[in-house]
Amino acid sequence: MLTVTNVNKKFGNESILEDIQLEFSNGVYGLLAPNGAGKTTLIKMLTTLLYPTKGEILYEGQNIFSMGENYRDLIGYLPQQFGYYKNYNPFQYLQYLAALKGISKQAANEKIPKLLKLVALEDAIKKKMRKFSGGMIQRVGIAQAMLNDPKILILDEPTAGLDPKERVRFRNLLSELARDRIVILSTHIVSDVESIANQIIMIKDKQVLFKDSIQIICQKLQGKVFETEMNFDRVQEFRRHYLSLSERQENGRMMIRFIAEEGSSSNWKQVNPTLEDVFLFEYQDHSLEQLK
Ligand SMILES: Nc1ncnc2c1ncn2[C@@H]1O[C@H](COP(=O)(O)OP(=O)(O)OP(=O)(O)O)[C@@H](O)[C@H]1O
Repeated sequence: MLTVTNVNKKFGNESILEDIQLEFSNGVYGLLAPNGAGKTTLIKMLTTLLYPTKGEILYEGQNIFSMGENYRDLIGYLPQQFGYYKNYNPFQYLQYLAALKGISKQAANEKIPKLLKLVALEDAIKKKMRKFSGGMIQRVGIAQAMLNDPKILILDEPTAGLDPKERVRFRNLLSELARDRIVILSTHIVSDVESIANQIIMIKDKQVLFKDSIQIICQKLQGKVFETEMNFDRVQEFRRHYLSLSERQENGRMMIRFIAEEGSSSNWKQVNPTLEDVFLFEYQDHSLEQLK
């Protein structure tokens, strides 16, 4: 179990995160917030790259900063951007990283083919990485984060640059890995975490807004999400009164999904809220605060 207690982080006088309380056990956690909300800052503290200004982070009851190397042996980390050598093939690259991590050559040579198989790159073992797609590179990134068989796998915006098919493959891989470890995945893309995260953590105004299952988070908007259609000339006026979540044209009319406190018109259809709805609602402009 990894626990974050009363953690604050300031850069100079600027406060970035305040009073963060979190608990992680095995499973996938989606850290979901817009860019700049502090996801990377939190992740860097969880990986001991940054110290909290206040508070503590414990793994199985021990402070992760005093555990030092012992803690780093337990974590696998895929940063937002990771450096790789284009002229290396993935086998050579992982051998090199394994050496840096102090893994013996023999252990590495046994482990690497298994890892490359796990991330479905067994056919590309001998290919130079310069020929890899973005998705293949990300999978090498996961393989490197898994070299030490980590108990905590932390991935910062790992799906950037992946095509839809690669995203699906990636999600399936993470669910598999999360069976016996903590997987923390940071993203600002709702669909990346929607289908795999056991829990979603949302950060807003420097604090943890939600840490719950998608089902529970969506209950927040239960009874408040509607769909309706109207002529185009009415849309602008409508948007002044209601928060529009999505709009699409259909047969010359505008179909709108929106939020209202209660249904007030017979041609409004109430629909089940999704995580995307909650995300849009929570991170909207503050002009519609009165709806909360
Ligand atoms: N070393 C630093 N010194 C000063 N300010 C920083 C530093 N690192 C991050 N910040 C600021 O902290 C805030 C949160 O940044 P952070 O990178 O954690 O956000 P994020 O949610 O991960 O977004 P992104 O996905 O764009 O990185 C930003 O306002 C950023 O400018």
